[in-house]
Amino acid sequence: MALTAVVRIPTRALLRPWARLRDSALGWMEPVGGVEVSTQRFGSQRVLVEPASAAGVAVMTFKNPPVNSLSLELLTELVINLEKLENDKTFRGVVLTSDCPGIFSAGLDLTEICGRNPAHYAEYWKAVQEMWLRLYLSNLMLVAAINGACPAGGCLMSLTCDYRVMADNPKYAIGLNETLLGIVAPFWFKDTLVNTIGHRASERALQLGLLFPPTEALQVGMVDRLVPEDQVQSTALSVLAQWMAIPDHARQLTKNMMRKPTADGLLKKRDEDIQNFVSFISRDSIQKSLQMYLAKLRQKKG
Ligand SMILES: CCCC/C=C/CC(=O)SCCNC(=O)CCNC(=O)[C@H](O)C(C)(C)COP(=O)(O)OP(=O)(O)OC[C@H]1O[C@@H](n2cnc3c(N)ncnc32)[C@H](O)[C@@H]1OP(=O)(O)O
Repeated sequence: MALTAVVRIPTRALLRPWARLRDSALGWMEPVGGVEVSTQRFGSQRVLVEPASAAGVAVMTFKNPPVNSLSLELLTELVINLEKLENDKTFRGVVLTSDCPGIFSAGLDLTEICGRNPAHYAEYWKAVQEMWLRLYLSNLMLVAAINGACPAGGCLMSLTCDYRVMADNPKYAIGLNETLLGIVAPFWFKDTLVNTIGHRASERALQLGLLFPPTEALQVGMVDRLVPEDQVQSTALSVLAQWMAIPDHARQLTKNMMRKPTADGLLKKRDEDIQNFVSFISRDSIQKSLQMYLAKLRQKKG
């Protein structure tokens, strides 16, 4: 694979991110009418992909400052880059990490779900679903190197991975805190958590919107290992090296057997889930809650 090649994305695709997904299936690196995006790395503006020194492993780094919120653009780039890694059979494992100091991801971009119109909410939610489905069902081994705060959608993204290494820094926390924003984690967020930490712990964590500091996250099983901050990525890579010893076909079939029933829950009613999201998020009371939450975040500095 040409890791240093100039990647060209068709201009229309930059204007309409979902066109890029369609284009990706057809071979989106066509040069006609394109613009140059990156000269040094495989990847894109907000998602860098670099091969690790170990063969077959890549590091995918999210770079959407200030907080790696999951904007429509970031979600789109994530899915495209994951698809490229999956199509390139030289890669078997990927470490997911962040370029934003102290933050893995702040979760869904609140500006995408606040003050927009129903068509935008529908488009955005489809992108969130796509991110989850692609990561959750990926044939690749995915290890999250959680090097910072990891609330809500950030936590969901890490829960799609096969293993989570977190920085042992009590300033960081991880969890599905939706109820604190006055919103409800959808059933597939809930299912992903239940599959990781069990029903009782999920019931409590989801109702209270718990954000677990690293030690508690390890105890409850939300993360698999804590290491000093400067060892998060190297530990994730050594975990991948162990997983690489397992024959791919057997591991992949096993992963699919474990996860497909959960993914099918969403696949069977994607459109209904989008409708539910749009009508829920469009309610005045929900929009008010989100606006208040955003205002509080913004006031923190002032
Ligand atoms: C059926 C409905 C289901 C919908 C499901 C939703 C799931 C979600 O993911 S909702 C999003 C939940 N996310 C959060 O609650 C996290 C909120 N953010 C934080 O707690 C903190 O920002 C942080 C711990 C991640 C980082 O703290 P830090 O002190 O370093 O930075 P801040 O000063 O707070 O933020 C900087 C900047 O970024 C803006 N921002 C933060 N989070 C988000 C976000 N999720 N979306 C959009 N923007 C965000 C924040 O307002 C600041 O902006 P300004 O610089 O303009 O003030």
